[in-house]
Amino acid sequence: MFLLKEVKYKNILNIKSLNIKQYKVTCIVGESGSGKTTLLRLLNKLISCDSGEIFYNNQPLTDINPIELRRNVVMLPQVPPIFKGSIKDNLLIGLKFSKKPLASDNQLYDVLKLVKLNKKLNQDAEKLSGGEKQRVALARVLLMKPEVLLLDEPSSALDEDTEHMLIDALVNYTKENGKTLIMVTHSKKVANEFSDEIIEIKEGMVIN
Ligand SMILES: Nc1ncnc2c1ncn2[C@@H]1O[C@H](COP(=O)(O)OP(=O)(O)OP(=O)(O)O)[C@@H](O)[C@H]1O
Repeated sequence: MFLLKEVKYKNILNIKSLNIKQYKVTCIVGESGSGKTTLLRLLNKLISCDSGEIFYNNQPLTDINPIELRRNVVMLPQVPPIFKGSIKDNLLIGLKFSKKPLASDNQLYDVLKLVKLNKKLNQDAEKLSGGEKQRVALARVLLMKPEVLLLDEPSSALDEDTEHMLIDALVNYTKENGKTLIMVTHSKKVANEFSDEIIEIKEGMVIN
């Protein structure tokens, strides 16, 4: 689905060749500062490589309009934004921005269930804990129903049990709905248990 050839970005990433497969769960692991987030940002065209080529479904990213790409490839940043207002406002904002049909309250509760968040839609989103905000933001991304989910440490603020439940649910969602999940994780345990493929990055290079 994504193919990278001789990709260089500043002195941060230097990837000779990388193939990220469709319908699979791929975990990106590596030390802090090794370039994991930078790789996700390249895939979403938030930044462009200085040399080399990246293909999405055999099409060079340089030929794809970034707005169009981000309808299909959605990234959840490490510290996702939470906006003033209720959980419902925060869930719907992505759909509103991208002019997609809004979801019903029942659908919103379903997605909250998926991300293991037992809260009412009218609750103030800004009063949630860090881990709860992270899951509201994840639910917002899931509602967009993208083909590819790029998640940057989606469970970094969660305890181990909640993390396990959440990743398990995400992986099931990915498989059942024919999605592709590409996820940065600090947890070797999560990577080993849930991924089909593991990309290990060290000092900007893929080492496995
Ligand atoms: N726009 C930028 N300009 C210059 N340096 C940058 C830029 N973005 C990131 N870096 C640097 O590139 C390196 C890789 O950053 P990146 O955020 O990709 O690492 P990471 O592996 O995701 O780290 P972490 O696990 O701590 O989130 C770091 O040394 C960072 O300081």
